[in-house]
Parts: sequence; C-alpha cells; structure tokens
Amino acid sequence: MASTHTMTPAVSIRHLFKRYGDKTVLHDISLDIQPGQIIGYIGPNGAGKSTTVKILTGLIPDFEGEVTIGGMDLRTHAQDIKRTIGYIPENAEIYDVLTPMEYLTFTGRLYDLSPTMVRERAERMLTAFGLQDVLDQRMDTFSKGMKQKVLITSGIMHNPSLIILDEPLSGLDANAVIVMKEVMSRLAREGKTLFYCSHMMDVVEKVSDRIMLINHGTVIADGTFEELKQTGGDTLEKIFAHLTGETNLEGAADQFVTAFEP
Ligand SMILES: Nc1ncnc2c1ncn2[C@@H]1O[C@H](COP(=O)(O)OP(=O)(O)OP(=O)(O)O)[C@@H](O)[C@H]1O
Repeated sequence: MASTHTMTPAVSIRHLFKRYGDKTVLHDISLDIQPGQIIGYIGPNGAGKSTTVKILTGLIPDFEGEVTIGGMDLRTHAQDIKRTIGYIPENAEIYDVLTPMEYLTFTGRLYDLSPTMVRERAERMLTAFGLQDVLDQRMDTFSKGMKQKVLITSGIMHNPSLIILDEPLSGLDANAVIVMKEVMSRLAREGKTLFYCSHMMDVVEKVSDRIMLINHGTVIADGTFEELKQTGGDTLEKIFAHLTGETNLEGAADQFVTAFEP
C-alpha cells in the first residue's frame, strides 16, 4: 500500500478562519484527511462544527484560508467538488408531498443519475433500512427516522468519494444505527472518506479512525481514540467533558432542576 504521505489528501484545510463581524467562529483550523479515513469531528454546542461543514459543502463561500478537496481548490472548483461530495444533514427540509422514489429521482437528477439507476440503487438502499414497502408512499405520513433514512440514501446514492455527515443518525432507531455504523465502516474500507460530526460520543468513539475535538472554533485535541485516552478518561464522553473544561455537569443539572424552586 502506498504511504499516506504520498497520497493527495481527501481534504486539506490550511489556516481556516471564519468571522461574522467581530466574532471569530473558526480560528486557524488546519487539517489533512487521508482517503479512507473516518474523521469524528466533535465539540460542544456552538463550537463551529456546522460552520466547518457548511464551508466544506460550499454553503458558506466567504472564509479565510485554503481548502482543497481531492486536490481541487474549493474557491475555484466548487462545482466540480460538489459532484464528488455527499452531504447528509440533520433534519433537512424534505418535500414530503413526494414519495421517496420521487424525491430521490429529483435529487439524483442533480447528479445526472437516470431514473432507472436511481430506482435500482434506492430500492436496495431503502430495503436495507426496512423501507421497501413505502417506496411509493407520500412522505407526509413518515416518522422523523423514516425521513432521515431517505435523506441518508439521497446523500450517498451518487457514490461520492467524500461523505460529510452532520448528525446523520438523528431519529434513527437502534437497528438502523447498527446498519449505519456498519455502512460507514464499509464505505471507508472501500476508500471513501467520511467527515462525521456528531454528539453521539459512543458511536464516534467506535467508528472513527481519528477524532478531532474543537472548542470555540479551535482544535483542542486530534488523534485516535487510543491517543485521546492518554489525556485522561476511558470513554470519549469523559474525555470530551475533561478537555472542554466541564468539570461540574452534575452541578449544571442541579441548577436546571432547582429552577422550579421558589
Ligand atoms: N450566521 C451567523 N451569524 C453569526 N454567528 C453565527 C452564524 N452562524 C453561526 N454563528 C455562530 O458560530 C458559532 C458556531 O456555530 P456552529 O453552528 O458552527 O456550531 P456547532 O458546533 O455546529 O454547534 P451545535 O453542536 O449546536 O450544532 C456559534 O457561536 C454561532 O452562534
């Protein structure tokens, strides 16, 4: 196998800053992600995860620093890059007057997938999630998790080389989470790169080859789970609390609950 040093990184970020007026929400982020890696990108609420994702997916075009994806500069090749990316958002607006097949035919068209190709792939992917009987039913009767399964399929159906997942397991039942964990590992083994943002520490701990923890827009830890363990803590949940300086979570719960008291 070629040394990872000679490969073009799947994602390369150099000195990324994002400011809103006087507020800096991403502060000098630099990282290289190699093809076939699953990166767990974690951090407290407001840390800057979604902002990073929106930059990578081209939704926020004004940023400082350099970002290349598959060797292409995001500023000059945004359209080419979009074809190589799959994006699975949490709770995207889904046109729920459509059926899954209609919706996927519509999103597939954006990637030049023929209706026949969409039907073939979607049938197989949605069957894996147990939705084979509702492929042609309107989604306004679907539960949150059923819609999320359609969104996941929509993000992966065009066979992208980089898959960006922003809390993708939201609303999925325990069986579907098991399927998705296995899907993520298998896709990475096939050489796809996964950029996985989540608050589900137990899943991140298990599936990620490398974990990056950001806080206030800055990377505060970067390594494998085994490496992160050396900072203290035997679970990612504990490591997260320790490194983000949250030492009194019980006190926070106490303060919340006692708000009912006069
Ligand atoms: N359009 C905006 N204008 C000003 N500030 C913004 C804007 N969008 C995001 N922010 C700020 O940027 C910071 C990072 O937000 P971001 O959504 O990236 O966090 P996150 O890590 O994804 O959080 P969460 O875990 O809650 O989803 C927050 O302080 C947020 O208030």
